[in-house]
Amino acid sequence: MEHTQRRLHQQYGPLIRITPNEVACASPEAIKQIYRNQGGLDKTDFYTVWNSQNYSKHPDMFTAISDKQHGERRRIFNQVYTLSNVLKSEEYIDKCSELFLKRIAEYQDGTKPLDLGKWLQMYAFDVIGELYFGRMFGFLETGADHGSWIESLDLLMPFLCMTAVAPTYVRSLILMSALVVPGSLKALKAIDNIGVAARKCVAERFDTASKDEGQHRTDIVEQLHEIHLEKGEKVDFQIGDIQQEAYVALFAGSDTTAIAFRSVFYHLMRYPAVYDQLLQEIDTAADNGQLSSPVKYAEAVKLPFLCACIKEALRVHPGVALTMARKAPAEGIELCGTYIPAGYRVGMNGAVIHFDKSIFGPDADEYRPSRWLEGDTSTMDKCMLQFGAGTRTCIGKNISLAELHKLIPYLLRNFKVEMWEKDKVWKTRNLWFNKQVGLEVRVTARRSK
Ligand code: HEM
Repeated sequence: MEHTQRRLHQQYGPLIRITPNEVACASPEAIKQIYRNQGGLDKTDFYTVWNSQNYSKHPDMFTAISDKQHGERRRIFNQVYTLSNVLKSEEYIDKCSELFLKRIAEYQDGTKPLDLGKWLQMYAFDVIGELYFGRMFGFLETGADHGSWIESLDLLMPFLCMTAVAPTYVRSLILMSALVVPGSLKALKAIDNIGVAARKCVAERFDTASKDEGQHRTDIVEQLHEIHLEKGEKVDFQIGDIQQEAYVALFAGSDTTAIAFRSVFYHLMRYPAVYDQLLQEIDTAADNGQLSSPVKYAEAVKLPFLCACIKEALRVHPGVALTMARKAPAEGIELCGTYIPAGYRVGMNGAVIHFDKSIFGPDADEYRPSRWLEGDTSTMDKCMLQFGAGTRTCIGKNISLAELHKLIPYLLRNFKVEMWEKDKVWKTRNLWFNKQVGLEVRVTARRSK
């Protein structure tokens, strides 16, 4: 999809009509018009299909349509997702990282490939477990798909994405068809599986908290619970709202982060000179006593080439790779000199904007991390949509950024990672989340831990 959209923009210019009532825009200047920092445009009903769980009478942050309502709700718990707050739980991310390394060490005799893509998703899930519920779910411990959650996400994404991009009037037909089409029925069951899991995880968390008399960790569910106790009545933040946050985390917190990890490792393996340069930076820092084991976030962000490799991987392969649609406001909106009347949908796709040569340079199609180290990069930064933009920027980005910056140098310091089949190209499937398959690797120990 993203390849087609890039080609169409090349052929027809920065504005293309992708459905009878939706216009995709590829002009970087339009980012601040569509994704405003204040008074944002409302989302479209593309989003409503992604949460049908009825946890709360309020929508979750991702599916909330009205920007005003979204702002009011997000203010209630935004603080929980700040970087400084996420980093208060850094030691628990480390616990997951240590277990992750221990588990992949089991593959270092080189007799069988390690499905790094799958293990990274299991890692991302267990980090969500630690951060939200004070314990890993057990993906890394068992090396298996706990509760079939990964399988469930893989089943539900095609169904929900197809429903979300379908015209509004066709949706009920798609939903009804699920009763007779076996694949769709499986998808509905998969949605239910994640929905039930979120309720269960929160209930179990409360159960543990009631037994351990205040000795429990202040994980995210605990913090949300405190918000409920302190001002739940005043702002109407109830247990259902906590379950809803847990649901979004299970839904949005593992696939996206794993996609980002896969992109970093895939590109490093395909560009050995970049891999070597990064390794040199990591080893020098470690040899100079500037890297702990596991690596601290504050240490990782002082490694410029590491940060550049991560950013470049998110540029060439953003996790969300469809147009993030918004409603044109009542007064209409002028984009690229064309007036778009109210009622139309307008949006941009990170996987299009990130390849704009006027912003990222003539070699924008290439993976080249050092572009982020050459002079003033503020214009490029403003055109990065990997976490969305404006009032609806990703609430979980600090969780993912902490995972990425911490795990990558820790892993590379300890293991050499190579493609199992040299030059094998990954396969990607763009269903809103642009997930990759085929990241089988050989790992070899670099040093004893
Ligand atoms: C590398 C990892 C991630 C990527 C690439 C990513 C990407 C995005 C993008 C592009 C958006 C904007 C969507 C739009 O405007 O239509 C978004 C929003 C959102 N993401 Fe993420 N995300 C990541 C991780 C997470 C995590 C870990 C969580 C939760 C634990 C999360 C929860 C959300 C929520 C709730 C929203 C809606 C925010 C709002 O409108 O206030 N994401 N994400």
